[in-house]
Amino acid sequence: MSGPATTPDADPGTRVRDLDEEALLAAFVPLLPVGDATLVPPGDDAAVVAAPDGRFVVTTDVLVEDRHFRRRWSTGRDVGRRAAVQNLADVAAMGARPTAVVVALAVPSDLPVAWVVGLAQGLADVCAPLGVGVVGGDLSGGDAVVVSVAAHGDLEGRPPVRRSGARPGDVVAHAGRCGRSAAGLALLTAHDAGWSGPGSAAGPGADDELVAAFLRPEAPLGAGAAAARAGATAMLDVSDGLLRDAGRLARASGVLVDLDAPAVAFAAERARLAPVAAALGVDVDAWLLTGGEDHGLLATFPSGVALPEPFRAVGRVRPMADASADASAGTATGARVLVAGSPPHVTGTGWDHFARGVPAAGPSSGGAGQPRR
Ligand SMILES: Nc1ncnc2c1ncn2[C@@H]1O[C@H](COP(=O)(O)OP(=O)(O)O)[C@@H](O)[C@H]1O
Ligand SMILES: Cc1ncc(C[n+]2csc(CCOP(=O)(O)OP(=O)(O)O)c2C)c(N)n1
Ligand SMILES: [Mg+2]
Repeated sequence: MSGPATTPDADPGTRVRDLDEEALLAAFVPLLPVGDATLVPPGDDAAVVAAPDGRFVVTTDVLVEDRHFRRRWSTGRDVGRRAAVQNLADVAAMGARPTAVVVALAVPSDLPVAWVVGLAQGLADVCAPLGVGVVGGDLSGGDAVVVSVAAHGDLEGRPPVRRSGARPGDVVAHAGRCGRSAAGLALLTAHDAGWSGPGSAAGPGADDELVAAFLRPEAPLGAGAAAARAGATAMLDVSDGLLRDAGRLARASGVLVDLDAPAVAFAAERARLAPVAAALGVDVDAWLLTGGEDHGLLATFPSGVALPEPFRAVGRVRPMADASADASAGTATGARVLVAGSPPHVTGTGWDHFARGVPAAGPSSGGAGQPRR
């Protein structure tokens, strides 16, 4: 690295405003993984990435400070990991192999340079092992940290797996975590509000594991392509909660999704979360059914197909004709999704950035993290 009188490595107090743009880029761009498909890496006006299939999958998601993360909870590295996972999960959900991401960043001038360097490390933590390149981005000043990622993927000759292909009789399967991120968020929110709860209820350090699941979600990013190879008929990643996202799949496919009861579909996860939910006074099934941001994959497969690891059957696709009058009269997402054959009985329907009046998470609340506005 050349240029700055104070290098970020030498002085952890260095702020973004202490560097010029070139020096800031020089502090973190060398940490970014090149990626297997990268033909022209960062440094030019745009990168060039191979698209062996001749088509490419592209998606973007933005993370906004105090909406998706708080700096008092998350390090830069946590946010980098989360930004990568959230975007690569969308690529995986199309049945594609992720190839490259670009990252646009708005940062306040008093942000420590070390936070930005951490962000690059977090992106690298997730992307490098998958051969995914971080091939470029953009920098701007801003009043809050905003991290906008666009991710690309290769379909390797397969058709994309869309939300619309589920057919009655298909098995509904899930891969990855469920409810943990919501539990971690509820714990952080409760601790912020002065709650000093029984980490004891679930064993020492147990809370840490759940908080980590919120701060650094781990998604089954290779399972999307595996599902496609196995013949998945529809798929999406669960970012806004199982009910809400299953509802999107069901609506796109013109079917009903009938999920097994959480105690059956997510028995181990539920047993893990139940004591923590009880300590916080929340409904554990609300975490499982409406908690978002675990970025598991929800897919449908023709019955009889051997489910690829780590998918587990969690329900059945049924024809719309099976909808009871009760279900048809349900909410936007609820109408399409049953739990053990009946309309779900949990508070909240999953995350919506613009919804109002949904209960807040934490002690004595049934919701899964939706703020009251
Ligand atoms: N600002 C936007 N402009 C165009 N399309 C958008 C915009 N925001 C979201 N979409 C599209 O709407 C669909 C649903 O978005 P979203 O709920 O964010 O999906 P996901 O949960 O997979 O990130 C996606 O196909 C997305 O590309
Ligand atoms: C400070 C904070 N409050 C609340 C949440 C919970 N939360 C924020 S966005 C979201 C849903 C997923 O994000 P979204 O932007 O909808 O992602 P997408 O569905 O587009 O992938 C959840 C559960 C959080 N992550 N951080
Ligand atoms: Mg999105």
